[in-house]
Amino acid sequence: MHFRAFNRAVLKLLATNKNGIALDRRSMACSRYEYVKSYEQDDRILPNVWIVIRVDGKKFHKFANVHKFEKPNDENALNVMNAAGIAVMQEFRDIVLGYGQSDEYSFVFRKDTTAFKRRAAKLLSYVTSMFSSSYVLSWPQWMQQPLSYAPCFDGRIVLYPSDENLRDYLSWRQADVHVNNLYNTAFWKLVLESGLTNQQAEERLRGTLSADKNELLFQQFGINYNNLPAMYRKGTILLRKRLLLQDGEQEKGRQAIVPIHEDLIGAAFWQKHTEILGKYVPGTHVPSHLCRQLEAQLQEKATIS
Ligand SMILES: Nc1nc2c(ncn2[C@@H]2O[C@H](COP(=O)(O)OP(=O)(O)OP(=O)(O)O)[C@@H](O)[C@H]2O)c(=O)[nH]1
Ligand SMILES: [Mg+2]
Ligand SMILES: [Mg+2]
Repeated sequence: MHFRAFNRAVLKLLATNKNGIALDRRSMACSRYEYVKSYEQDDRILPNVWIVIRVDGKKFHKFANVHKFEKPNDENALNVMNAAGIAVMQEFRDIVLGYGQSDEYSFVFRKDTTAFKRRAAKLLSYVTSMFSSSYVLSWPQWMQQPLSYAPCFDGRIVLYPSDENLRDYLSWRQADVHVNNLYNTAFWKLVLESGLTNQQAEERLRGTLSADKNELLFQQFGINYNNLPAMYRKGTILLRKRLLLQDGEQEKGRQAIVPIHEDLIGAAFWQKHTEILGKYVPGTHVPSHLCRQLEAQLQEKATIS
């Protein structure tokens, strides 16, 4: 027998199951190799917990330098982050709140979400990759300088069983932006305006309390810290709101993802935005004058020319 024909015959023999029924090669591969699927782990997240996904830029210290971000805050770069955060919330409808500051964004999924059967790897990888690709897509809308290299973000999932835990998590992130921003504002004023070296500025600020740094900013630079832009001091909270827009004589309702820069540590925020924790109060909406302001803010720079 010719060698090739012999080979075919052997393969046919091997591809015949116990009952002598010929199997095609694909199903043979399935039966033989399928067991490897059982090595995959069931990573479904337990029910009835808040799912928080946080993404954070990889080595953004370097990324910010290479792309000449303004110090300590680059408004446009923060808006690229916000645009990416909004894109993630547009894609994943079960996210009830986003919170961004510096090079990080947190996303809170509804407690009862069934998105992707609550599979952790699916949720985490979709959110992280959607955030990264949206960051790159949004970049030219806000930044003059082209991207020098592809930024990437890590992602983690943290589960919080109670509303109090969730609020504490978000308070922790907002307290972090406050501490960092106050320090960085004072540090860069000392370096860029008083001509101190980085080391001298560090020494000047070592051991100082918040009140000392506020005082330094006021006395030496005439800055009232509380008057700095709220986005720098509080970060950005993304919420889903029903906007009431004036259309001629009529008011029209429309769902939108709205960036706000409020304090979320105090109880007032949670009383005002009751829908986040699932206690929706009818009539919670953004008044139309504020809508137009928010829309204008969003669209001002976001339109592609
Ligand atoms: N100049 C400037 N830098 C920023 C701004 N936002 C973020 N950064 C930089 O991004 C860094 C973010 O901090 P981290 O996430 O802790 O550090 P990282 O360098 O990204 O390192 P890894 O996250 O561990 O990979 C800050 O320390 C800043 O250097 C900004 O608006 N302006
Ligand atoms: Mg980082
Ligand atoms: Mg960070």
